Amino acid sequence: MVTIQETELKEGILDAIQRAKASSKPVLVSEVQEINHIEPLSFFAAGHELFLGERFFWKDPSDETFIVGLGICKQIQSDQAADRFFHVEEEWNSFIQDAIIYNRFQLNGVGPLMFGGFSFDPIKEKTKLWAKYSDSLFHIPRFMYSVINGQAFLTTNVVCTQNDDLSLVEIVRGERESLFSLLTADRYQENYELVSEKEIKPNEWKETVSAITNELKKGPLKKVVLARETRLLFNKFIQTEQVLENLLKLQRESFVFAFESNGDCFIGASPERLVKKSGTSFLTTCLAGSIARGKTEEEDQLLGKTLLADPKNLIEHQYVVQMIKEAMGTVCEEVTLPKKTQLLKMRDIQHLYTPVIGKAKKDTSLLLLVDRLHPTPALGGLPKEQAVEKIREVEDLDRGFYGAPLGWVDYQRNGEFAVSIRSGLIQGDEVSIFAGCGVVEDSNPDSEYIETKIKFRPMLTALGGVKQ
Ligand SMILES: C=C(O[C@H]1C=CC=C(C(=O)O)[C@@H]1O)C(=O)O
Ligand SMILES: [Mg+2]
Repeated sequence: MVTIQETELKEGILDAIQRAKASSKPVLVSEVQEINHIEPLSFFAAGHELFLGERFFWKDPSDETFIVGLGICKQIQSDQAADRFFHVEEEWNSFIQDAIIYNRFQLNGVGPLMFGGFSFDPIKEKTKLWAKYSDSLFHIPRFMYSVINGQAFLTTNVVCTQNDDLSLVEIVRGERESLFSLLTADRYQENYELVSEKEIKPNEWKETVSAITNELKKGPLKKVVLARETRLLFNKFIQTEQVLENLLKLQRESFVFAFESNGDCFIGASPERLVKKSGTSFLTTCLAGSIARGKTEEEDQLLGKTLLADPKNLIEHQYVVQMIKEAMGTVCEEVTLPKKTQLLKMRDIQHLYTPVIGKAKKDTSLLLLVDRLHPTPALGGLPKEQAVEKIREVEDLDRGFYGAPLGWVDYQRNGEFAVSIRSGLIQGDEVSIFAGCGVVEDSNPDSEYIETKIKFRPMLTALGGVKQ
């Protein structure tokens, strides 16, 4: 049973309507309550009937933070390329500046929060694949369920305008009651099957990899990440809940996310943190260089050792470390990273891994660091600008939100962004999945092709396309 006590909502809405009348501007009321624990996926699924197409789901690798949003009380979106991170931040700051917030809990990830992300490259020509996602797109949910270190909270957000009246209170309460009454409903069944799987121009892709390796030998480019797409067709519409359940079960060490927009759903399980901000602490990750998992413990360890000593993968990784260290240096007083490269093992793949922490300077922000970092050479290349231009020119793919920052910022300006790899775009009974790899001078097109095949596996398995 979920019990929600009588709340401050009414008082807040009354106040906000008055303020909206005085300023002729909408005013946000946000109220946080501690509630009994609900399974995050059940909350997401309960929103199927009332909020389909307006939901998001987020889990971090340590299971410290689950955030599920239902409904949209405000959207921040733009297709403008110039200063896009700055503009989103400005709009967010101005929106929450006048908000009326009832929150007794000093925790990140509760209270008003925007969830969303950015496209990989807003200058690249958009195809109809990503027509449902603006280049910058964030949702402030109506209802948000957060589990922070095991403690559960419900945030209710209401935007009041000068034309609203107190009937809004009953509308919101009614919605909340309906939502909670759906929590126990049967949610879904596994009843769809993969009908066809089409890799998009694999041979042309290998040729591009080969052409790029030749170009890298001449300089000044050192690394370019090239990605490709596989398009899947199913016999029925995909149930996002089912895919999420599989990702949560199979990719425990990853960020697991889903972000619905206008009927499509961008979903995935990424092992890669772009950046987390908590107070003055910044945490980011260098993740690049890959090898398969072994079938036995022995083989797995051997593969790990091979990866840690492989010159091609170490260079691929080192470019990322070099760039991230530099970017962190511009916004942090101190930057700390381990001397030795580590291994990060996921279910289907293992990577070279270097975590980087820093103490934020004053006058900096999460989105400022996102701007400095994106794309790191794990998704773009080195040097950054030239690599992105090269990708724009040679890659036969609209990456959309793939490989880009996806995450959240709360009203205290804390938050976290993942790099949205190992992901796919669900469109009814069709899904596009994406995978890329870091091409350096010594890359071999066939090996890179196999690496992308491995990187498709997490999504393919979660979609039921690979038998476990
Ligand atoms: C671009 C992807 O992975 C990046 C992250 C880790 C390892 C990578 C690599 O070894 O090539 C890639 O840079 C992807 O999964 O689509
Ligand atoms: Mg690689």
